[in-house]
Amino acid sequence: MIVARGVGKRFGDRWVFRGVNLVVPRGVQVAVVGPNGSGKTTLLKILAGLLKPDEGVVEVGGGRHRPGEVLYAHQEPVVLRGTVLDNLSLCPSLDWEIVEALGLKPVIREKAAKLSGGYKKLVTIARVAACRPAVALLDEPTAFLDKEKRAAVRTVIEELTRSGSAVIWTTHYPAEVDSVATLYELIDGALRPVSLP
Ligand SMILES: Nc1ncnc2c1ncn2[C@@H]1O[C@H](COP(=O)(O)OP(=O)(O)OP(=O)(O)O)[C@@H](O)[C@H]1O
Repeated sequence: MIVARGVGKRFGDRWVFRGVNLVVPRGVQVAVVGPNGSGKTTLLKILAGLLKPDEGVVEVGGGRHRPGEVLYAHQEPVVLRGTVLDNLSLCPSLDWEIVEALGLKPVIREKAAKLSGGYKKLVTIARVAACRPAVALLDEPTAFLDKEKRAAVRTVIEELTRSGSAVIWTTHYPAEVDSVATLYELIDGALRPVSLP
């Protein structure tokens, strides 16, 4: 479970958002939409513990972050040195079903730096999803990907949620979000729930 209470962030004297409240128990999926620059990445980084909020608090499992409990996948494809397998070796126990579902098995021995942008993005997601963390934060996980890979990523998000992770992900496309997710919009400095059509 991850909880944000009254979270706000400003850069200089400009608040990006204020008063963000969010409760995401394990086994629940939240999707956040919002225009460019509305603060989606900033919010995920605060939830991940990578940025400090200027007001409010984030709690994980009722306390502070424990290492590996909350994992964050960057919006930009980011790979580490070595092979795809090397990139995944930080997981205490690697879930091969997730690696396979993301289509990474055929390239597992290849140098990650030499992959296409889309495959690098899949590695970025796999580094989080294949570890099956208590809380998975995925920043625009369907960006950079073709239709088939976007569907694979959504299947993985559903599988992670079903198996008990709390999953929060961002997208620019509400149509991508299916009915099992709770949808929020981050806009004009506030996070608001949105009803799915
Ligand atoms: N390190 C920083 N210093 C100053 N301003 C920043 C910093 N990081 C983000 N911002 C500003 O905060 C606002 C929110 O940025 P953020 O990247 O969180 O938005 P976003 O909703 O993820 O955007 P996009 O959909 O384009 O990815 C923007 O106005 C951005 O310029």
